Amino acid sequence: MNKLTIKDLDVQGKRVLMRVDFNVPVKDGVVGDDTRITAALPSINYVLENGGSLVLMSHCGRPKGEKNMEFTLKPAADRLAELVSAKVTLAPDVIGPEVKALVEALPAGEILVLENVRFYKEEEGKGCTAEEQDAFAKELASFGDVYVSDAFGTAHRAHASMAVVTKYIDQCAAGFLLSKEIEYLGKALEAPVKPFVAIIGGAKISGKIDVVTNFLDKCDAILIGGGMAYTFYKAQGKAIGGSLVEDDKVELAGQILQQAEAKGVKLMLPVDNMVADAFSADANTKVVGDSIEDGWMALDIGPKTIELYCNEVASAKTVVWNGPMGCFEMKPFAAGTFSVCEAVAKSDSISIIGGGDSVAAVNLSGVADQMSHVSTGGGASLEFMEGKQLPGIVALTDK
Ligand SMILES: Nc1ncnc2c1ncn2[C@@H]1O[C@H](COP(=O)(O)OP(=O)(O)O)[C@@H](O)[C@H]1O
Ligand SMILES: O=C(OP(=O)(O)O)[C@H](O)COP(=O)(O)O
Repeated sequence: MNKLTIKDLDVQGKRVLMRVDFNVPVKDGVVGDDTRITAALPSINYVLENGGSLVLMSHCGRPKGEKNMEFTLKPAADRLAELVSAKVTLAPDVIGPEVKALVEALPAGEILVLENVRFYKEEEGKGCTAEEQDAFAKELASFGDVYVSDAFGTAHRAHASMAVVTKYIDQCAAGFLLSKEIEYLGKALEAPVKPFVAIIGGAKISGKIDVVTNFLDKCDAILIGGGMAYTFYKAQGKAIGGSLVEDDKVELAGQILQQAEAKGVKLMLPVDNMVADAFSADANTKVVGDSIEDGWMALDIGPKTIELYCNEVASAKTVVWNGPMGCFEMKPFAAGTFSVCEAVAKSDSISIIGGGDSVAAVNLSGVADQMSHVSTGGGASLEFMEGKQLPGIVALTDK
């Protein structure tokens, strides 16, 4: 990588403004899976051990520019405090005089975590002018002498704390995690060993459906599961009941199906589904085929699909997996995700898993150590593997 890295910086006596991705699953105010926090520890500890202080920035969830405390970074800051020996303080806000005072009083060896940067619409730059976004980024930049990004999971977002703040700080470097991810993903996808199977699921349809198009030219098979599947069903004219769908992606899904056929790529959709009459672990459930009646929603792939997908994975030599096969957080809808997870672990393939929730699922299933690479980025790793330039990397200082 031709970008400055954290090792190129002299952090002694400096305030390091570091963007991390602490967008972690939280339940009842407690972090469920701390992979993204532990993954940033090498960079965090490096700064502290080398005489710097740290101002950490992250988002959590999608609060859409509102200060909604449902999305506070407190659980992440609390978990970080358990993982480092340094004092960790959570600022009451992202910017403003109170935060500025905390930053200025921050001694070397301590960490200040700013509140969720997405509490401000300027972070994503939606619903504000470019000037307003610049002013927000400039204020963030004033909190650091140097900037480090270790937020690989957010590197595909051209947001203020990722790609605008960098205009106002001279030295902007990649942290250890960001550097490691780029190196691994770059090497693995340079010439993937075939058969190359991609498994795409989850709920972020608009963020991930484009990658399916790109994988048509690279993969031998693409297995679609999770909430992604029903936009494809709709494109095929199938009934989807109350299942997740993004209506403005139905047309694209239809085009992808046609392209897959023309290119001879095996694009597989669930042949059966676990459906529920409510989005709840206590809902009534049943297994149905590929048509979902009104009053029911598909929350997991069904047993026949599990078998088909696991067989496909068993013969793969490279597997890229992003997005769970169902709502694995609820026990009745976890079988698809965990079965596919075990199949990937057992397979004799180079396996790359990405995405906050997918990684949480892999950790829960206890087979994380059998995967070749567990990436902290879902959308980011997909876009990187597509060959796209990630704004959060482009913005860093050239060497
Ligand atoms: N059939 C489904 N309907 C609704 N949500 C689903 C379905 N399958 C999976 N999900 C949800 O998708 C979420 C993860 O999606 P996403 O953010 O795209 O994945 P990742 O974080 O791995 O990138 C999980 O919280 C899971 O509950
Ligand atoms: O969790 C993330 O992405 P992922 O679910 O694709 O891994 C990142 O924190 C980016 O979050 P965003 O997709 O709300 O911009």
